[in-house]
Amino acid sequence: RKKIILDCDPGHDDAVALLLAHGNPDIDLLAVTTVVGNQTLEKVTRNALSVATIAGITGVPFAAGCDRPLVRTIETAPSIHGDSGMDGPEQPESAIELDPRHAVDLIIETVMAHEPGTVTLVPTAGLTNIAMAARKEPRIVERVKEVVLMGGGYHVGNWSAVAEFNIIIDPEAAHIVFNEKWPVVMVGLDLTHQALATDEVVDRIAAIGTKPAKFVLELMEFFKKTYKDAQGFDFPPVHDPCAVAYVIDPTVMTTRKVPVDIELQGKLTLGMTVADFRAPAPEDCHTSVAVDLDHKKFWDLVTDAIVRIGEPT
Ligand SMILES: Nc1ccc([C@@H]2N[C@H](CO)[C@@H](O)[C@H]2O)cc1
Ligand SMILES: [Ca+2]
Repeated sequence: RKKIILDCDPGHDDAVALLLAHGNPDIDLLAVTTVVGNQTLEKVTRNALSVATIAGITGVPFAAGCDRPLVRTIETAPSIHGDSGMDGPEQPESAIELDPRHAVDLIIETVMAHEPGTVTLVPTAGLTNIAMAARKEPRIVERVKEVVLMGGGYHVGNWSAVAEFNIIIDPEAAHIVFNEKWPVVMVGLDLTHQALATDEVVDRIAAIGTKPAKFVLELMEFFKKTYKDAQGFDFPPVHDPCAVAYVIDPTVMTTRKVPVDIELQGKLTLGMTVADFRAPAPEDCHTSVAVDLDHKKFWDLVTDAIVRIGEPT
């Protein structure tokens, strides 16, 4: 099984990523950590515990992390995720206790407790926790198997003309993560904008008929409306589970090795993930970007995971 740590900011699509990680039998979910992003740390952490309650996730430590970016001020995304960060479904009160450790410490301790090269970090939010972990314990960089993150875009932006939300809300953190020598697979908007929750997908999820399935439907209903109003999409792109899907089955998408660096100075380009396709990637290139999604295979994984979760409550 593939061991992962999911660092997230639920978030409608983070919630689906968490369900996929929990429901898929090939994933060993070692820990879930939260970070400020779509909403404040308090809100996204409450949302993560709500998803855990609905999905029946037990025996997995959940820890809260950084409540603001390394340098800049907080920027949340209520226009997409609402005031709670996960508007739409009724939210259950969660009985699950937060792990007392800071997310950065939980990440470090988890990576150091497992064999080198066996733990994959799956950030689906701003990279503040990941950057802090690499600075506090540099040994995790060579020990982590790879970082498979939802973020960036080599030709697409959504929070500016050229920058994606998870990167631009903490570009200094992203610069750290992309420049450490661990393998980074960037599952960016070029890929995730192919992961549309179409009517056919929604019908498949509705047919499952369980409470977790209903929860996902209510998430998608809200997400569809805000994506239509805010970005003019007919169907919402469900970004974050794409990163988890890659860890489960890398053939679910194509990837390309290419040098990527983060713009920190540009007036118009701050937070841009600049991919240099001009020449063949150098041998020691440690970054790659996701290009084409196998839409059917992806949604098969997501619906299968929801079916496997069954009716926990
Ligand atoms: N407009 C918009 C802003 C932020 C997000 C969140 N950031 C990433 C996509 O940019 C995902 O992780 C998602 O949770 C999605 C849409
Ligand atoms: Ca997210």
